[in-house]
Amino acid sequence: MTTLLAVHELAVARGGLRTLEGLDFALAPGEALILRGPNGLGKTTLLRTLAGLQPPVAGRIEAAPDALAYAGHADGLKSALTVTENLRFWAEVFGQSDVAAAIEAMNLRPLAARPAHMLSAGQKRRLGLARLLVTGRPVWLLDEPTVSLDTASVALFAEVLRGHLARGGAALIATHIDLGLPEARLLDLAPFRADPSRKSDADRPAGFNEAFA
Ligand SMILES: Nc1ncnc2c1ncn2[C@@H]1O[C@H](COP(=O)(O)OP(=O)(O)OP(=O)(O)O)[C@@H](O)[C@H]1O
Repeated sequence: MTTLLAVHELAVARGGLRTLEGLDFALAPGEALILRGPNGLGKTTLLRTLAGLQPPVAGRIEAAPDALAYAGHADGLKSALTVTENLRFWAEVFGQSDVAAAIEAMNLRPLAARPAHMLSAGQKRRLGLARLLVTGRPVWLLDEPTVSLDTASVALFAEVLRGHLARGGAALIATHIDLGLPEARLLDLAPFRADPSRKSDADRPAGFNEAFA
């Protein structure tokens, strides 16, 4: 398989209004694509649509059903469970068993026995990102993955990403900072801003997508 994810003439909406339209891109094994664009353009909306949290308003998404792993703004941690227990829980959900590699990769060993509610914001984010490694899924959809991370943790995550790409994975990343991945392609979303004068979505119920959040 030469393509892990492809979108064709994709249009996405938030709150019943189109944000982006006419999107065409593909991700092959080993590729990272960085989404660029000003606040509010629709990067989160695009990632949520690709993750299956809301339907597209037009176009097609091609990916194997079990190919995608989404890391959004919320870390989605179980606060009473420890770091290790959180990872075991997620590994089980995704049919995996090994969490040791994820703990090592995101430097969580010293925190392994600590409940998630006792972690700092950056530590929680490291755990949230470690979760990607226990999904076993090839395409990572990442929404501002480095928020709350210090410089060393950003570098650590860039290493994790490089390893994922080297193993034939791919990543689509919305980020405003330089991740230190010179091999990544950039996709400027500004040319795909939806035309606000379009009326074709008026018949879609506003907020429909939120039912799937
Ligand atoms: N829950 C919501 N209901 C209605 N509209 C929303 C909702 N959340 C966001 N929007 C609007 O949808 C548009 C796209 O938002 P989105 O979060 O996808 O942008 P973004 O490109 O990810 O922005 P940022 O860089 O600030 O994270 C924005 O104009 C935003 O105001």
